[in-house]
Amino acid sequence: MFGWTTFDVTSQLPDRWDTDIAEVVRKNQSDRLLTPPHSTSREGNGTPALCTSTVRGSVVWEELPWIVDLYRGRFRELGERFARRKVIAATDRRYAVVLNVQDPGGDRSECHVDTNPIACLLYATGHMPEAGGELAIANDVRSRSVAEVDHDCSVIYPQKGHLVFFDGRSHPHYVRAVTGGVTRIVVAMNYYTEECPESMRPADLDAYLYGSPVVG
Ligand SMILES: O=C(O)CCC(=O)C(=O)O
Ligand SMILES: [Fe+2]
Repeated sequence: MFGWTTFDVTSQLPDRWDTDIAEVVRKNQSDRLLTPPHSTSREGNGTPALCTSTVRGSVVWEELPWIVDLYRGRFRELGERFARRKVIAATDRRYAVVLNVQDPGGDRSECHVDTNPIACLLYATGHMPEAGGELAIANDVRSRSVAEVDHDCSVIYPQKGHLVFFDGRSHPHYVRAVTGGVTRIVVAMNYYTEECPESMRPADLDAYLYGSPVVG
């Protein structure tokens, strides 16, 4: 069975944190086609390319310094409460903190496993159960496709201001397409531990996720 931990960190965030993030998305959103497979993909056979949208880590670092401060400080400490061990912020700005964006009517995200031991998500938008944008995570680690994940999964409904921690290395997961009218924005933060350090990140993962040409 999959499990996760949530903290409501609304009171820890600066005034206008959500509009600040939305403005950075508006100015810096970059779309590209993700073409499975990769060693981290759990897409079954014959999945077409998926349109994905992000704000790159280097932009987050420049434009949203308060998120970087929380990532290295208060959120990392909450991660230590979750993991009950030392939690280490990544040093590489390409993937330490990125914004994942899903517009209404767009694609679902890729079904995948993580390589970092601690995923930390700050939801910048909230989505009701009937509005899509849920994070579906397989309870069965043998799941190899969206259909298999959907067959037996835990579902996290994004709630604005909630910080979610989990270990996504074994349980395949994906974000469903957004069907309601609100663009889904999440601050995705990667942490490491002494047992699973940043140096273990697959060398080809960033080229796969962020590397090839922008579309649209
Ligand atoms: O946006 C989400 O809820 C999940 C994101 C995710 O799985 C990831 O960034 O690896
Ligand atoms: Fe993930």
